[in-house]
Amino acid sequence: MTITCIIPAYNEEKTIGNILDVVKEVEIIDEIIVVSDGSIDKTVDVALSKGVKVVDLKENRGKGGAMKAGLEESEGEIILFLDADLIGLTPYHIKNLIEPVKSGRVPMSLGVFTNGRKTTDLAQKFAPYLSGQRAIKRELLNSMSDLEVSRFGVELALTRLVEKENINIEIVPLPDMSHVMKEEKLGFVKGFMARLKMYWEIVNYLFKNPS
Ligand SMILES: O=c1ccn([C@@H]2O[C@H](COP(=O)(O)OP(=O)(O)O)[C@@H](O)[C@H]2O)c(=O)[nH]1
Ligand SMILES: O=C(O)[C@@H](COP(=O)(O)O)O[C@H]1O[C@H](CO)[C@@H](O)[C@H](O)[C@H]1O
Repeated sequence: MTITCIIPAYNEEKTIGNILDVVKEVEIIDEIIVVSDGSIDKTVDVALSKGVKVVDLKENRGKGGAMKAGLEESEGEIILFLDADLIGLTPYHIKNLIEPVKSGRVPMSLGVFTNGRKTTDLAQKFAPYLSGQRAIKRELLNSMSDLEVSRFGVELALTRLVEKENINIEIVPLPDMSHVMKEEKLGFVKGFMARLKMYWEIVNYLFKNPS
């Protein structure tokens, strides 16, 4: 089965290069797509310099919109989604995320940070279904109608799909991994505002899609 790695990225010039270096080491990945979601920094330049496919959205569509734009440009039968701000990503993590789907055991895997940083470990312990690290069979994504409008609700949209269709998923521990938190990227005040906006987008998705 062919595999595409899609990385939605909004102003991630500091971390995207390192993520791409790691993803490129994994031979079983056939195609790598970075979707710059209206970034105003050097995300696009850095991604292009790594020789991967880049979708350069001129306006911010939110995370779900960026994922959908990547899907539309992709060819893989399995889609691996990774966030662009991961810390400690290795080929080992990536292969472990892909394996349950590639082997045909389940149509979706879900990566959860363990043994990384206390704050990010704790967040994923309480809400593992918000993780941005997943491998998914393409046909499942094709059946979703609300990917592009979900913004940060996208992980809930995927979780809803799992529940609705009674899909088996496999949780994959991602040891020693973390991500750069919003407050670290943007400073405390702007980061906290971005966090509130993210929570609002998640709650908004829930309001519009009561179970
Ligand atoms: O409008 C947005 C917001 C975020 N992202 C990307 O989605 C991923 C997860 O977002 P973020 O890092 O803000 O969330 P966190 O990992 O901090 O929860 C990252 O690769 C972001 O660059 C995006 O493509 N569009
Ligand atoms: O872990 C969390 O609480 C949030 C917020 O992380 P930050 O510490 O604000 O960077 O991150 C997750 O949730 C987002 C919304 O579902 C996902 O898009 C991210 O991929 C995920 O890391």
